[in-house]
Amino acid sequence: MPFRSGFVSIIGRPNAGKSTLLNALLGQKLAIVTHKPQTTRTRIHGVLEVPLKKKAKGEPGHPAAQIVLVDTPGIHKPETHLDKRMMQEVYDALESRDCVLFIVDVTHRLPQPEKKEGQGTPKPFTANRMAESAAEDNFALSLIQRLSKETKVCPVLLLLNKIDAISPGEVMPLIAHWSALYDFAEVIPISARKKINLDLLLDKVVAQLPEGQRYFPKHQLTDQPERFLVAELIREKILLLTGEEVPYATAVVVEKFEEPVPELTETGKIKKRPAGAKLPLTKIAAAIFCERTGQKAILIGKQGSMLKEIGTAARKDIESLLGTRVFLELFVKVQDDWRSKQSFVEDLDWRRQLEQIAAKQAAEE
Ligand SMILES: Nc1nc2c(ncn2[C@@H]2O[C@H](COP(=O)(O)OP(=O)(O)OP(=O)(O)O)[C@@H](O)[C@H]2O)c(=O)[nH]1
Repeated sequence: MPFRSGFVSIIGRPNAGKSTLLNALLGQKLAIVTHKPQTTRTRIHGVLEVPLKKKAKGEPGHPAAQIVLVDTPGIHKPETHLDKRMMQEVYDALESRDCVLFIVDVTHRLPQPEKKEGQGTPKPFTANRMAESAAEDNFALSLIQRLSKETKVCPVLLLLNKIDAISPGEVMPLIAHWSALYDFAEVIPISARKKINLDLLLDKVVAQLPEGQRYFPKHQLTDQPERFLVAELIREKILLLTGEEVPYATAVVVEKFEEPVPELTETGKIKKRPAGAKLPLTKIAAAIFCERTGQKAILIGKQGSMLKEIGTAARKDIESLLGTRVFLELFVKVQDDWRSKQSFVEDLDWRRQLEQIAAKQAAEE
């Protein structure tokens, strides 16, 4: 069977579970996930190899494929310049797709919110919250409708996510509700967190892809260099450990990323590390930008306790990402109202930073 390949965008309102789905499909943490909306700020490509599936009883099978998954920031109405930049990421992702996965959070359409482990009976969503969720879903759907009118060829798969948090009887009415709104190529109930129906989802995605060669080498998991994944891991810890407006007013830039230089043998091969020897060390320094001195004080904490907590948690994740020991230095800097400053926001884009690093290296050489 001929090989297939294509770009598949994952879109949906903030907190619908896009990053969780990307990580679950890739089997590795590529995108950061928190319970806070608007966690994802830039587009991330995750590269997934799907092996050939042979025909079997009741199984149509499919050829081997490479799916380039494009995670996007949650679709919401833009207010600040950062918001606009995030929405541009969504439009860009939509333009370069072979198929779109539109993900909705089923728990938001029911009177009961998701029950969190270790918590008592959850409070019902307020009418306001339900209306807000519905408005965001509708806004996302209107983008898709517009796009499909413009190009006429875009298969959209609707993913009803978080079915682990509702009862099976509640799924059918949701399928009926959504199917009446748009002619989706497929409607698939899934749980990204519990990995329910993800195999079925991959079968359906491969069925939509055109024949073609790989876009990325076979073992490349992402197009995003490690230093930017590191910045995201630090930002994730800030999102998890700080409250109120601090997470949203924070940006992380890795300013130093010194990878260990491998020791070479006389013949120029990389020396094997003796058993029990310490792992090599990566040295990283990162700046955490916030908008006000008050936020800086929160990020640093009493006698540096918050910054230490952020650093310790991030270092653990970074060590497992890089497979080395990590020496991590964090600095907090105030940049007044950076979210509204176009040039600052644009400089945060990792592709732009990559260009600047390459230009600096070229000048030094
Ligand atoms: N119960 C349940 N929770 C889920 C599922 N998928 C995601 N979540 C939770 O939903 C929250 C949001 O998940 P994310 O993956 O960060 O959502 P997102 O759509 O990427 O969010 P943004 O980055 O804000 O656009 C997290 O707390 C997840 O753990 C699921 O299948 N079931």
